[in-house]
Parts: sequence; structure tokens; C-alpha cells
Amino acid sequence: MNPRPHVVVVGAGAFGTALATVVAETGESRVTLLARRDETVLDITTHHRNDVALPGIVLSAALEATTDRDILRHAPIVLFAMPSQAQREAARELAPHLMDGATVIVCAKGMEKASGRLLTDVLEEELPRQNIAVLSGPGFAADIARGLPTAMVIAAQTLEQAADLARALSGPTFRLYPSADRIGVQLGGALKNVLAIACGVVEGAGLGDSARAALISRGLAEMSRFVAAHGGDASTVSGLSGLGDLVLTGTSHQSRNLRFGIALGKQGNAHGWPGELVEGAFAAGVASKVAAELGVDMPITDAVAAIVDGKLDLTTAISALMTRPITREF
Ligand SMILES: NC(=O)C1=CN([C@@H]2O[C@H](COP(=O)(O)OP(=O)(O)OC[C@H]3O[C@@H](n4cnc5c(N)ncnc54)[C@H](O)[C@@H]3O)[C@@H](O)[C@H]2O)C=CC1
Ligand SMILES: O=C(CO)COP(=O)(O)O
Repeated sequence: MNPRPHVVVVGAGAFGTALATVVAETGESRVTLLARRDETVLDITTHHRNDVALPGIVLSAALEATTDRDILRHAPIVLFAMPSQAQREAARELAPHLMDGATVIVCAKGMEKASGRLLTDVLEEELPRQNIAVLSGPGFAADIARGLPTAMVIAAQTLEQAADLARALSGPTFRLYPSADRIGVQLGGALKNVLAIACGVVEGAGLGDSARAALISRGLAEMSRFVAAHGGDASTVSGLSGLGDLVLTGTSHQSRNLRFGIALGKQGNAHGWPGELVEGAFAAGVASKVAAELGVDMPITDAVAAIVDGKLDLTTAISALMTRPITREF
């Protein structure tokens, strides 16, 4: 791989901006953020800030920004940091601009709602001439952008490719662990959002910390089953993407999914939610539907999907979860 590759990050929201600045700061790559709005480009190039996405944070002076898609033509590494439901559309729009053989890294945490498919499958369908990888794990955009220590996972088709990517993108404050399990890594990220909503519901309804610990642990069992049913490695979810991210977003109020769940637990609905992205609200319904098709038992995910859809009240959900037949733990 080129010693100083050009990395382009698509999606100038919180996560895209955070990834772009932390990689630019290493000095190992030339990094450009591909934004949709001229105002964002101006803010980054003149003030080294993106105050819409990451208010008050000073970005790397080495970070470039543009709205010109032609920047993708010579970029061997491209990060797709837009929300899950926008990944297909973005791939379709950007396909003519991407370099043949480039690696496109899914940085969203979710599944495609319309098809129930994995995001790597979606991008492989839309971008047959590129290699598709996944970046996931515990890391709030604001923490990453501020240079606080974070560790995440990068999964590619082979461990060797993942290790190359990890070396190209890691820096002194941002450490990537390579993996060859794209399925486990991406599903760990998608499903932890559903469970973070469940943890929020528990917190909002005042059900106690013991209930949260039970949810995290039984939620992990659900994740493992779902990953295995998709052909991934069930043990991947006990790593950073899965348990690591669930501990983070199931307990920290920085998490939008947790805060959304707290609103549900407090008032029974999410009326008044400010419109921030809540990936778990999409993933719950998709995962629940796909699990039913695959015959995978996912009672917590099913409950979150039904609560989010307004089809189940909290008391009934808790009673249903607590009175399931007694079975062995594993
Ligand atoms: N914010 C965080 O701390 C983290 C977020 N993520 C994941 O990153 C993904 C994005 O989240 P955030 O950046 O927080 O959301 P955000 O709402 O801050 O930003 C999303 C950005 O995507 C852009 N966008 C939407 N559709 C697009 C398209 N078709 N082409 C180009 N850009 C498009 C929007 O303009 C917006 O700037 C989510 O899947 C989230 O789960 C992952 C780890 C941490
Ligand atoms: O995935 C995240 C951190 O790892 C961000 O979580 P939220 O989308 O819940 O804010």
C-alpha cells in the first residue's frame, strides 16, 4: 500500500468529521472530507471547525474539505460515514467517481431497512469494482475528534487487508484492531444500538442497574445467535464491536440510542425527540423481522422493535421477558 495514501471520508456529520480529523492528525495520510454543503467546507478550511456536527471542537489543520466528488478518483481508501439508510444511495451516486480497486469502508452501524440486508452486501452489490470493509466499535465522535484514547475494529475480507487498513488509519489516540469477520463486526455495531435503546428504557422506567446488567448480558447472547445465523463468528461480539460498544452506549448519556430509550421508558413514546439520528430505531425492526425469518430467538430485540413501533407497552414487555420458559443460560 502507498506509504501516504489519500483517504477520503464521505459524510461530514459527527462521525465522518471525527474520523477525518483523527486520521489527518497522524500525518500518515492525506485526508479529505467530502461534504455536501459549501458552508461545511468553508468552516473546515477557514476555521478548522465543523460547528454543525461537532460544536466547539478544533479539527486538525491538515484536514482538507471539498464538495467535489472528483476527489474520489485517486483515493485508494474511502470511508462511508453517512447513516445506514443512506449507504446504498451514496454508493450509487458515487460509483462513477470511485477508483477501481479502492477500499470502501462502511462506518455506519445498521442494516438496510428496506431489504434486511447487511451493509457490506448492499455496497458489494452497488460497488462491484471496489473492496468493501467495515469499521465499528466503541467510540463517540466527540471523544475521537478531541483526541481522547479510543479503540475500534476494522474488518476486511482477509486479516491481511484489515491489518493494512488498521496501519493506515490508526494513530497515537485512535487504535484499530484488524478482523476478518465483517459479518460479526458490522452486526455487533447494528445490534448494540437496539440494546442501548433497551438499556435506556430500563433507565427511563427506573427498573434498576441489575436489570441493565441482565439486558447487556442476555442481549449479547442474542447478538451471538444472530451473527452465527448470518455465517459470522459468534465470538466476535464479545470484542470491541458488540460488548465493548454495548457497555459504552448502554451506560453513557452521550449515546443518542440510550437517550432515545430513556425517553421511551419515561413517557412510553418518543414524542418531542429532537430528530437526532437513532440507528437502533431502524435496526430493531429489521433485525426482529430477519431473526423471525431465520428462526433466531431474539426476545429483547423483538420487544424493542414493538415498543418503538408503539405496538407494545412497557409493562407487558417486561412481563413477557420475565415469564419466558426457564432454559439454560448457554
Ligand atoms: N456519532 C457517533 O459518535 C458515532 C456514529 N457512528 C455511526 O456513524 C453513522 C453516522 O452517524 P453520525 O455521523 O453521528 O450522524 P450525523 O447525523 O451527525 O451525520 C450524518 C451525515 O451524513 C450526511 N449524509 C446523509 N446522507 C448522505 C449521502 N447520501 N451522501 C453523503 N452524505 C450524506 C448528512 O448530511 C450528515 O452530515 C451512523 O451509522 C452512526 O451509528 C458510529 C460511531 C460513532
Ligand atoms: O456508536 C456510537 C459510539 O460507539 C454512538 O452511539 P449513538 O449513535 O447511540 O450516539
